[in-house]
Amino acid sequence: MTPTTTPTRLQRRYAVIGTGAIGGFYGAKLQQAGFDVHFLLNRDYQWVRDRGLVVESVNGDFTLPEVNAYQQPQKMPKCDVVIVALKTTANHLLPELLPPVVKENGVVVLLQNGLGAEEEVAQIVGSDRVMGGLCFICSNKIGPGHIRHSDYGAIELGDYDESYRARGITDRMQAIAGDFDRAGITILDSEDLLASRWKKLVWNIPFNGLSVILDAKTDALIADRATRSLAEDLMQEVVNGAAAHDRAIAPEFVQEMLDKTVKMKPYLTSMKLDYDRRQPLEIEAIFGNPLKKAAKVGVRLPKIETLYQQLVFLDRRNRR
Ligand SMILES: NC(=O)C1=CN([C@@H]2O[C@H](COP(=O)(O)OP(=O)(O)OC[C@H]3O[C@@H](n4cnc5c(N)ncnc54)[C@H](OP(=O)(O)O)[C@@H]3O)[C@@H](O)[C@H]2O)C=CC1
Ligand SMILES: CC(C)(CO)C(=O)C(=O)O
Repeated sequence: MTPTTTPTRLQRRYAVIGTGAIGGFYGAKLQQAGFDVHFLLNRDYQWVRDRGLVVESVNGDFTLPEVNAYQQPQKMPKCDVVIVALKTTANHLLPELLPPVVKENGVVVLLQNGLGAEEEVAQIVGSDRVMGGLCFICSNKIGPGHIRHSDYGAIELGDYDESYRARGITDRMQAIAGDFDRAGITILDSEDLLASRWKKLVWNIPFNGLSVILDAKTDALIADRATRSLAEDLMQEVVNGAAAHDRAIAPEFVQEMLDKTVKMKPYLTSMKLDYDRRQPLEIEAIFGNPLKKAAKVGVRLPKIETLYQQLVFLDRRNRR
C-alpha cells in the first residue's frame, strides 16, 4: 500500500498537466503562494517558457514572469501532487504523460468535469494514488499563457477509492486542501467523490449540452419556460442516475443550481466554447460515461440519451 503521508507544507512539489483555463489558473495561484510548481504545456510551451503566465482574475490580476515550463514530461522532476487539467478528450495521453512525473508516493488530482476519469487513471498509477476535484469556476485561456478568471473559484476535492467507494476525508486530502487554502483557493471537502461528480453533472449535463445544441448562453436557457423545463427534466434524470448508484441528491440542490444559474452572468459553457473553436467536445466524460454507468445498473436516462446522440452528431459534423 503506497504510504499516504505527504511532505510537509511548501515542500510538496506540484506538476500541472495541461496549463489552460483550470491548470493555468490554479497552478499560477499555487506558485504565487510559494509552492514549487512545474507546468506541462502543449502549443503554448515556447511562449510560456519565455514570458511566463498572466492571470486576470476577479480576485486580482497577477503575472508570473518566470515559471517552470516543459513540453515533455520526461524533462520534469518527480512531483508529490500531479494536477491533471487537460480536457478529458486528451486523457488518452495520460498513460504516456503521467508515469514520468508522479513521485513514488505521489498522488494524481483530476481537475476535470464528468465521470470515470479516476477509474482510467487508477489503471495507470494505481487506485490508491488518485484524487478528483470539481471546479466551480468560470475561467478561460484567452491567449498563450494568458488566463481570465471571471467568476467563482472553489474546488470540491475528494479522495478516490476503487470502484468509487466513498473514502471519506483523508490526511492527504487535508494536506493538499491546506496548500490550496494557502493559495487563496476555497476547498470544499468531499467525503464521497462519486456523489460530488454526479452533483456537478446536475449542472453540466443540461447547460453544457443545451448551450451547444441550441446555440445559447445560460441566461437565455434559464429565462425561457420551455428550455428551463427541459433543463429541470435533465437535472432530474441526473438525480435518477445518482440514485441508481446509491447517491442521493436532494431536491434543494437542484433548486440551488437553478437559482445559481439565474444569478450567473450570461455564460457560454466550456463545451460551447470548444464547439465554436471546432475542438473535440467532452461528450463521453459528461454524457457517455454517466449513461453507461446508469445502464449497467439497469437505469435508462432517455432525455440525456437524446442529448448525447445529438451532441455526437454535431461534434462529428463540426470537425469534418
Ligand atoms: N474552464 C472552466 O471554467 C471550467 C473547466 N472545467 C473542466 O476542467 C477541465 C479542463 O478544462 P479547461 O482548463 O477549461 O481546458 P483548456 O483547454 O483551457 O486547458 C487544457 C490545456 O491542456 C493543454 N494540453 C492539451 N494537450 C496537452 C499535452 N499533450 N500536454 C500538455 N498540455 C496539453 C491544452 O494546450 P493546447 O491548447 O496548446 O493544446 C490546454 O492549454 C475540463 O474537464 C473542463 O470541463 C470545469 C469547470 C470549469
Ligand atoms: C458550473 C460551471 C459553469 C462553472 O463551474 C462549469 O462547470 C463549467 O463551465 O463547465
